[in-house]
Amino acid sequence: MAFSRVRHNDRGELRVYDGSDDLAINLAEYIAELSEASVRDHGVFSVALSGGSLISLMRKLCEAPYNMTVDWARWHIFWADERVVSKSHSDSNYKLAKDVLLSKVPVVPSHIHSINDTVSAEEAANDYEFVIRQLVRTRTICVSDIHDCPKFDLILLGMGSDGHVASLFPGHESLGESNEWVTFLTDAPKPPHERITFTLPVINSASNIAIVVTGQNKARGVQMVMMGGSGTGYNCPALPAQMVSPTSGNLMWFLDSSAASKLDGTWFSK
Ligand SMILES: O=C1O[C@H](COP(=O)(O)O)[C@@H](O)[C@H](O)[C@H]1O
Repeated sequence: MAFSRVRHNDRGELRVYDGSDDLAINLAEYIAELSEASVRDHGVFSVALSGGSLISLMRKLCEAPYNMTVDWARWHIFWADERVVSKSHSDSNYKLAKDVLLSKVPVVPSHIHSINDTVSAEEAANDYEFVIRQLVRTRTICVSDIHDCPKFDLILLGMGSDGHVASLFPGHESLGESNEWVTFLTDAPKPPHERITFTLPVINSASNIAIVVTGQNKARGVQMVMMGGSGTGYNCPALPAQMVSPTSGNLMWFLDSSAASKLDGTWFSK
């Protein structure tokens, strides 16, 4: 059996795996299937990565069969969030993805759309939005049917123990940003404090969103998201992860059993 427990509800489809290897195998299969379907449909797979634990959980993509069967040349790679540090810094989400994944598969270097690491957070966010706008104009990235937002084929998110996704933190004013596609922070509660991030309208316009969460320290956050508890924000009652709600796409949660440990058996049988 691919996963030990599954449930569909208004928060999407939730898959719980016994161990990190099981999760990684199934995450690779899910991504490979979406890549194939997107390339068949419009010739490109536009995928936005996050940082953190997600990246090592994508490790199976570098192995057989995916290293050979995935159409890597059609991938266009973006970041849902990035820390404003040099690309060689150990805090860089780009560096993490490059070291663990992108250096091991035949992606086209010009299809790796990393942020400008030589400018301020504000300029980096503006530059990144400009790059994305050009790629929407040429339809390398699809466009939402509902408004003018980019419609990435897949946005991959992790979730912090505080419920943050990308660099959207509980109670932060960036959660309310509805005009920009990419915004910046200089006061992120988790260091490094300077970051850029996709805004919620962009995340929620994606065709597919996967939130990948592992570890006991995330169990309380997962419970709050799934069972509807409110966040710690002073002007925003919901945890950022609860605000991920695709307008017309699909939302999938990949959890390990530790992260799901506060969701009891009855919750899955509802
Ligand atoms: O700071 C960040 O944290 C989140 C969660 O990271 P994790 O290691 O707890 O999984 C990550 O998704 C985000 O991209 C990153 O910038």
